[in-house]
Amino acid sequence: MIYRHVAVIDGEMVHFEILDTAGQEEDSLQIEEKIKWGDGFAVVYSVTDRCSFDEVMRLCFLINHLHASPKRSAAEQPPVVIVGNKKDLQFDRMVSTEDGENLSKALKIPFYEISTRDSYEEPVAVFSSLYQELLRQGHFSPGSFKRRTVSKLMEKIPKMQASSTLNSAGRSLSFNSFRDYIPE
Ligand SMILES: Nc1nc2c(ncn2[C@@H]2O[C@H](COP(=O)(O)OP(=O)(O)OP(=O)(O)O)[C@@H](O)[C@H]2O)c(=O)[nH]1
Repeated sequence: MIYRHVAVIDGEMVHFEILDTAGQEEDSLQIEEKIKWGDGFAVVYSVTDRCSFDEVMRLCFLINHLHASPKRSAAEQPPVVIVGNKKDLQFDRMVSTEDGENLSKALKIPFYEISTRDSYEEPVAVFSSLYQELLRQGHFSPGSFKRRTVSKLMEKIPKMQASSTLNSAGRSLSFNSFRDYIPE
């Protein structure tokens, strides 16, 4: 599923296309195609699910491997963040904050613990940090969009018909069809 989200970051309108992968249900070819498509990555596990945490390292290596190229230095690898979700479920926790922090240190990847149920700001901070890192690497300039046509991958992804709006703290997230928007 692809979500389109427009956010204002540092006074700039930023158009996100967020591809939500299905995690363990996907075969490796599918996930590799999707990883090649992305500019930045939030590798999300649930703090209540040890198996999802155990997948994080493999996915981070896969991202690095698929985006490695002679032209790209290590510092120019696509930005990745590790995100432990569902921190509100303290009694069901199977992955400690320390586990997340240790993995983050080992892989040198920023780490966030969030609750998408309890907080609007925490997920926003995750995507803002990915965007800031892309800006820092010089892939985008504020207010501009990378030129990209709809790839073959996109044709395989079911068109999202539904439109919905989530309101939180007076702000709104819009989820629209991806195909009505091709960034310039
Ligand atoms: N308590 C709590 N529940 C959450 C949170 N985030 C998601 N959920 C719930 O967890 C369930 C799974 O959420 P999804 O968004 O489908 O998770 P997913 O990782 O996309 O799932 P897969 O695509 O199956 O891998 C839903 O019932 C959500 O309501 C959270 O931060 N706290």
